[in-house]
Amino acid sequence: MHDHPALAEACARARLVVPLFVIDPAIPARHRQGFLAEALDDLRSTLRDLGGDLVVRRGDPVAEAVRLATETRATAIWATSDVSSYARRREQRLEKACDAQRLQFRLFPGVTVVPPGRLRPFAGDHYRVFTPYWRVWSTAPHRPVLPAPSVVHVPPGIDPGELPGLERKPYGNLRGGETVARRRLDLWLKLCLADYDEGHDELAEDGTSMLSPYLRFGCVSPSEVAARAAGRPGGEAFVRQLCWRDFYYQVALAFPELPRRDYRPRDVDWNDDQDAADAWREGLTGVPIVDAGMRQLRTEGWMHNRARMIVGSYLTKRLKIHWRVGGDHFADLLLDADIPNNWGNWQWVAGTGNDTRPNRVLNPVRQATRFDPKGDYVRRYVPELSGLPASLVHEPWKAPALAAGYPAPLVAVDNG
Ligand SMILES: Cc1cc2nc3c(=O)[nH]c(=O)nc-3n(C[C@H](O)[C@H](O)[C@H](O)COP(=O)(O)OP(=O)(O)OC[C@H]3O[C@@H](n4cnc5c(N)ncnc54)[C@H](O)[C@@H]3O)c2cc1C
Repeated sequence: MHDHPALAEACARARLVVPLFVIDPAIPARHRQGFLAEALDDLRSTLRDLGGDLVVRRGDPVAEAVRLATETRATAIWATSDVSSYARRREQRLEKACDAQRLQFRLFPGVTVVPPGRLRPFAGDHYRVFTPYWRVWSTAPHRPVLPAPSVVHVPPGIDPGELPGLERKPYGNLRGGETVARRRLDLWLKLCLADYDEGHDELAEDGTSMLSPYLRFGCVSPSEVAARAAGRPGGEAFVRQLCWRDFYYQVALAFPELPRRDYRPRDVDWNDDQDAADAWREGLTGVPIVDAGMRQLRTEGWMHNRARMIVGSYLTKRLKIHWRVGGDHFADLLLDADIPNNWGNWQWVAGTGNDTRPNRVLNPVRQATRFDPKGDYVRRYVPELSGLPASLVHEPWKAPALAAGYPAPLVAVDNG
């Protein structure tokens, strides 16, 4: 509702507006089903409070949108533009269908702070390296943040359609929806942002915003988050992370094969070891910091960024398992999984993407000692190790008698 350019403009320009969400069976919600259902439920009640409604349909979004437009005698379809190859094909099909029906079609920005493709280097269609992108991004004009509409008039007699079921197995601690998202944003800015620069890499602390699933589903606008954080203590470091998000969107727009093909081709002899891949997915590699991250993902649908880097580096650089195996697993379980950020980060970690140091390998023991110095993060997710002191919890192979039931490492990990 807040800072939604397509909706804001529609409400300002048209007497009647039909807010529509199409549940597309071609995009499996996977573990995100419940979060999406909560977000839609919240959106519908907010719209109803303003006199409107959320119309929900199931099927091909193009066919459903055009059918509803015909039914309601709409004159235009306005939507928010996205970058994945699927989204872009959908937009092209919608534009064609609108032409055929003599409906006006317009796309609006909103999924990123700066529209993907707006900033270009002198040579090339997109930025390949983050730092120059950050430099131009932070001085580029950002569009103004828009208020939520104060009233929404929907034509009478439309079947609102059924929301997806809210019944679901408990999955993680985050509830979906704009109301929860805005409360989280307010609290985060007030209580935590100032410590972000210092604490965001500490694995055992809640030192990051956990706004990623809300950004993923459009429950908060990245422009609003950036505008409200800018200029406050801790704001610059945090806004820089939002710029990473924009960065990968412009990479995905320019390189639609990001989920499938090396961005920077590298001759890696990938290992097809299914058992090792399973052990990684299950959090049973015998490397505590890796297993803690993988178990956090499985139980919470979210993982700390530092842990994502460690488990990603371990999978691709030590087990030599293809980044697609990791990305698929994340795409299945993460509440925040989206195409640009998931695949862009996986390729970064694997050295096939935008990292300027593609050969870097993170040592999991060194990372653990640095970012989980007391071992609290490991103990939280790996109960088999709860009795180990900080000096041993990251290297239980040094005291096997104290780590009963915990596997030996799949591959040797030294502390060097
Ligand atoms: C292998 C791997 C896979 C990842 N997959 C995803 C994914 O599918 N979806 C996703 O949103 N993020 C992904 N990330 C990036 C990052 O881990 C998450 O965005 C972050 O952990 C979300 O937590 P937060 O909201 O508390 O972040 P905060 O630290 O509070 O940062 C604020 C926001 O900045 C953005 N951000 C932060 N770090 C990054 C980053 N490295 N790249 C892009 N945007 C970033 C996110 O939108 C985040 O919500 C991945 C990282 C790695 C290493």
